[in-house]
Amino acid sequence: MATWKNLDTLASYSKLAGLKGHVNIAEAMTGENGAERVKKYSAPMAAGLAYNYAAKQVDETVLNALADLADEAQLIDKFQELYNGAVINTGEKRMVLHHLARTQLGDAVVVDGVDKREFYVAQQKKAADFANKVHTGEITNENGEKFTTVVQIGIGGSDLGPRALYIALENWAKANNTFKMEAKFISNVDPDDAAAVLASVDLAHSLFIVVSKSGTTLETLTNEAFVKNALVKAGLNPSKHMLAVTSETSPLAKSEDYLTAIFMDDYIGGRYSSVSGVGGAILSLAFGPEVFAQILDGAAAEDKLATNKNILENPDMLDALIGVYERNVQGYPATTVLPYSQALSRFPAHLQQCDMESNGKSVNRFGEPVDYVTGPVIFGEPGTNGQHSFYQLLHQGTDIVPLQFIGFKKSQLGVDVDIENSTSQQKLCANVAAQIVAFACGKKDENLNKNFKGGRPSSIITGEELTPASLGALLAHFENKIMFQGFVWNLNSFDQEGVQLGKVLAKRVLAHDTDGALKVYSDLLNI
Ligand SMILES: O=P(O)(O)OC[C@H]1O[C@H](O)[C@H](O)[C@@H](O)[C@@H]1O
Repeated sequence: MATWKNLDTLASYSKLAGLKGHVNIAEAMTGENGAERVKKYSAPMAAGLAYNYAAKQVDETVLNALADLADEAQLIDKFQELYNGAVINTGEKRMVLHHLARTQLGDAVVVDGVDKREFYVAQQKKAADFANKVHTGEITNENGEKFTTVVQIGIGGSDLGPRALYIALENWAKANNTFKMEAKFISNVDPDDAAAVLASVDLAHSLFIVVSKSGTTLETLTNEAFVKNALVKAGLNPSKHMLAVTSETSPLAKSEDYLTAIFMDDYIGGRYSSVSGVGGAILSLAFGPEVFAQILDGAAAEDKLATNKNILENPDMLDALIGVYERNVQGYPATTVLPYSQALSRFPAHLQQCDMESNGKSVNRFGEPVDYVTGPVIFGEPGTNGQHSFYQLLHQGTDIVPLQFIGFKKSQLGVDVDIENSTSQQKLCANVAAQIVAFACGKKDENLNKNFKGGRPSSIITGEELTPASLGALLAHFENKIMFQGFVWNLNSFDQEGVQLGKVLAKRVLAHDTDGALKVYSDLLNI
């Protein structure tokens, strides 16, 4: 059994803390040394991806210190315990089993006589069979016509991951003839969200997936009622247009009002649930079950790499440890994710939840306060758009923000134009290469307003093309990175008590049970 200790009690952390400012990245990345680093500091990932950390503030000394930290914090032992069914989620006394939904790792985890891996696989098969029947026309609307659109109703983990993955593969599926149905998403309780989506679809040919693990989320239940109301008004029977993805114990599971119900359970956290029916139903309907299976295969292959004790051969753990060095030793407050891929436009939003809901904590897994900083602020936008927005602060602001670039050699649609001797794809890739060097090396200018100090660390994940398998690997990489960081910080990364208070107060506002500032704000907003 691994022992769980606070980061600041580890001898390897004291050693690491002594390495503040150890590498001058501007110097390290200049000239031939820089070229050597780019070749050397690269770790293969699954599905043809690679994690390149040449422009991070590391050298052999820092990497050795990180390796010692990985050993002392028993990161791999903890990962093994996690996927073998230990109660890692101490806050809610639950296991954490999202890896079992996609991988061959680990022993059988049996709960109440049910093998959890078999349960997840069976639910994936249920989603796949349902999707196939919709595609072949075995399941149709009341008039025997095929459904053409699928709309997911969910929020948080029941929205962000699936939405990011759908957007990531929409063009790929079109270019590879696997596009089956258009998908849309309703998440916000703002009535304009549901109304606008409903106005954009042909209701009679639309399927709606109500996705809520708990089956109690206010926004999702409200939007479900909103949609039902619209279906009834259009003379349609909601139960012929809706299915549910939920846990077996949730109120939704008991309803007869759905075409089918696909189940998940409490051992897969919402923000890690894209690989369950939460992502599986909509992605199988939109692109076909085979595409969803390829996402799972990519994730599984990345998970396998994450079991390697050697940090140089474990890109997920290495990325996590470098992040800890940047956060706790270098003192950087944020991390930005910058995919140079329009298809990944919602990927940073998904990672925001994954990372900040997991590691935005001030007490350790035993409920005791920690004396060191934990999860950074995460934000991001696709490049090159971000360059014309917030890169000013990244280049010349007073905070140093570590950057995580993602870039692919090929576009998904392959439609391109050559202008002034380069294609748009080449322009995109040229920009990411330029940015890495600009951030690292800077540029001296006597006019301080035009001076770039450099010294701003970045990494890049590169690949041939964004495909279902490479997307799965990317997803698993960040999930595993966040998990390893939670282990290092001795946090429980798998509950989210910090989202409760606002929900409770909102209920009081709606019940007109307010006083003080809450009452004045309620009046201000005319509730
Ligand atoms: O799937 P649900 O039970 O509806 O939960 C949806 C979301 O809401 C909660 O407030 C949590 O913050 C998220 O982690 C969760 O993903």
